[in-house]
Amino acid sequence: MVSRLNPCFSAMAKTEGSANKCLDCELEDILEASHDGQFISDGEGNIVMVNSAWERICGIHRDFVVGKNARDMVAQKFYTESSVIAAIEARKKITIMLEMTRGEKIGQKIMATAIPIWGEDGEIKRVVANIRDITEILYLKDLLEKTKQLNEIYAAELEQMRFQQLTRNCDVIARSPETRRVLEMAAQVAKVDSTVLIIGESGAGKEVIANAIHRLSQRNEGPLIKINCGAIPENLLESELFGYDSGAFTGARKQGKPGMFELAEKGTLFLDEVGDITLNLQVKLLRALQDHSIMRVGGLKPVPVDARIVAATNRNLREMVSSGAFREDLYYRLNVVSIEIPPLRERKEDIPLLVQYFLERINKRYQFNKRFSPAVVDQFLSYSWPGNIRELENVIERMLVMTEDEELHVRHLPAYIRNQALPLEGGMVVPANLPLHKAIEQVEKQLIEQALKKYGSTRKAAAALKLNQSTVVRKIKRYNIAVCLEGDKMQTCFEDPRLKI
Ligand SMILES: Nc1ncnc2c1ncn2[C@@H]1O[C@H](COP(=O)(O)OP(=O)(O)OP(=O)(O)O)[C@@H](O)[C@H]1O
Repeated sequence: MVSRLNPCFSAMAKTEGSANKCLDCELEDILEASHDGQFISDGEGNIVMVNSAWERICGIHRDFVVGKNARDMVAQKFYTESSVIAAIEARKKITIMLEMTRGEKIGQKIMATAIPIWGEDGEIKRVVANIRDITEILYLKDLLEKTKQLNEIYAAELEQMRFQQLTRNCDVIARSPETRRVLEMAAQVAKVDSTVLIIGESGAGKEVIANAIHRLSQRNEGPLIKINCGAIPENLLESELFGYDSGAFTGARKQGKPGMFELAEKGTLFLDEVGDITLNLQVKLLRALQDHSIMRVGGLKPVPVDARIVAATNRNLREMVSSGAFREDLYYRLNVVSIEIPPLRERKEDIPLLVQYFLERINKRYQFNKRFSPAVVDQFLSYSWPGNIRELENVIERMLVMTEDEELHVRHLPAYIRNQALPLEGGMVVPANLPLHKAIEQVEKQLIEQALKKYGSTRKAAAALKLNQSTVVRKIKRYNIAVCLEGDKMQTCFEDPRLKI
């Protein structure tokens, strides 16, 4: 071990007292034993000592470096950078990454930390650098990164498979993140018995989600009973929901009749259009939800019921609560978990898959083999579907049934979809099937009309549109925008012959 010690470093020890000598020898041994490379220079960067680990990591023998200046090593392109020189220049501890660019360890990546040691005069006396081979760490980091990426791919595939399983079990098309979120929530809430309120526009798929909740729940062996509360008159709805006992009213069956709550025993009761229930019946519904028991019409004792309640509405129940049309306590009872289904126009990513789904279903039903041209799907994508998925389904069925051709084109679409206007921001619209240059002209015309209306003069309108006034005047003529003065406010008035610009 001693024979490998740096003679210069040992020489340092000889200049001090003998006690110090022992200490220095020990220090040399300690540095030599270090697994990290150690490198010591004076305040100028002249190399005083390196240990065996340094030799191993850099692939350079100590006899070659000791006595050289760290700057020379960089100048002679042994490595890309010197931490020692960086620390001397910055006058502080520096950590850098460098690469061996010469010798047997060429390409080796090294992390080096150099720490200045200060003398009493405030100058740097020594610099101690610690180096570590990080090629392996970088390799492992790279491997970890790749493993992470692979994990993400597997997780996404797993999620996809789980989702496919979910959608297959529930007959739900869910491609958009919005619908996926809805289905995820349905799957989550299906695990427990909480009351669920599904909110969404008509035809958006509330019943489909209620079905999914039932199918994915523990109660799926039990019945799923559906009742449209908006479609049944109040006096009938009560007996439909709660049943009646014998002799409850004239025309009632002798033996009485169980209501939907009882029929849904051990299953799910889906109360569609729950916002249409009258205040009087809301009280009875609330009691049934709170007590888990119902009172049949004409009945004398409560009947315990075990049904999971899923309610749905396309009305704004919160507003109805504010206006007194819906009981607040019932609202909170129903709204333990709410699932909001966005309208189809806000999740258009679902449209192509829904089109495919309905196409296959209807083709199968009628033994057709029809298909849509891609332009038809584009039109479906740009339409706003106020009737949501139900409207889409109906349009597809009508087109398939009413057309003889195997391939359906834009001309087979209903006129209101074919000639739809594309709504733009600021209340502007352009017909969807215009060539682009014509659509641009229409937008320009509408912008000029809006500016004229707003600012009341061609000068101010031109300033707002960042155009010359003469350009605005030219475009007014080109687009035949009629402008007149009403009071002192300029108006665009299309029929008015008094054209003032
Ligand atoms: N995600 C979906 N995947 C496949 N079909 C769907 C989906 N959502 C809705 N549908 C279909 O759209 C039609 C309307 O759906 P649903 O009856 O569930 O709407 P709703 O919101 O309950 O309507 P309403 O408010 O009028 O009762 C149904 O034929 C249903 O099968």
